[in-house]
Amino acid sequence: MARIGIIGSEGRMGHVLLEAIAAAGHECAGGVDRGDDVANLADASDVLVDFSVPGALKDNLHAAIGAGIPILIGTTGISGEHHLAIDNAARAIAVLQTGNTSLGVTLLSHLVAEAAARLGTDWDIEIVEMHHRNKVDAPSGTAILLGEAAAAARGIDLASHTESGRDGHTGARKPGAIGFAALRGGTVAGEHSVILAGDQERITLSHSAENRAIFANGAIRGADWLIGRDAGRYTMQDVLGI
Ligand SMILES: NC(=O)C1=CN([C@@H]2O[C@H](COP(=O)(O)OP(=O)(O)OC[C@H]3O[C@@H](n4cnc5c(N)ncnc54)[C@H](OP(=O)(O)O)[C@@H]3O)[C@@H](O)[C@H]2O)C=CC1
Ligand SMILES: O=C(O)C1=N[C@H](C(=O)O)C[C@H](O)C1
Repeated sequence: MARIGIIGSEGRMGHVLLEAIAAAGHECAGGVDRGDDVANLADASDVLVDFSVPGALKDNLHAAIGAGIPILIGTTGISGEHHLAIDNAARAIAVLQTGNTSLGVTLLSHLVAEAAARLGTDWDIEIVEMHHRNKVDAPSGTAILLGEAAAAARGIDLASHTESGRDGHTGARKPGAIGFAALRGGTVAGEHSVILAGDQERITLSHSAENRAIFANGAIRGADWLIGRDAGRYTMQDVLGI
């Protein structure tokens, strides 16, 4: 049984995570939200799970390092600076950062890499996602994760090949670009499609999240796996062995 501390405990994910922790036979060590002391929570926990906001990331890493415990970061909308902070923290503790903790998306990212590697660069890659009306970041962390998988498989840098937010007279699509489109509305838990568009044919690889429990269950599996790990930066692929 692990003592899991929840960062962002009053949020949509925090509530689902709390239920899933009990169902999995673990213990919730407590929760923090805006203005709470994460260092105290870290001292009472075996592992921290963060579904909150990017602005809290550095304090969360600092608290995990201070307590000498691992942390799973599920918060999305994070920047290059945040990734550097994660890399630095991973020298001291085990850190797992992912835009999507679900088993399905972890497998999907493999399928996307496989397709992108096998098909020539004349196959255009477009990533479409839809989420609930309250989501604040775009493209989603999952869309970026899938874009990274495709870019890595093609041996290119994602940032310099991204096309997003097309509007107006955009000109033709750049060869080799990876495109992103984000839709928002209703209560959608998470829909992602990676479209590989060739001449006169298309492949679409998709994942549908029917509820947030899939993220919570994956996060608990990841958090449990992190306990006792050596310092380093890990992914859900490491956890699931796929
Ligand atoms: N990786 C994955 O698989 C998934 C990732 N996510 C990501 O998780 C994050 C949270 O999503 P969701 O639960 O829907 O969002 P919510 O807005 O519902 O919850 C965020 C919570 O974080 C709290 N919070 C704000 N500031 C801080 C702070 N400084 N320290 C600690 N907590 C704080 C908020 O409190 P307050 O309201 O008081 O500001 C709120 O309770 C998002 O980035 C989302 O994209 C979501 C699902 C799956
Ligand atoms: O904010 C959400 O809800 C979700 N966020 C993650 C993302 O940005 O990809 C994961 C999931 O799609 C739900």
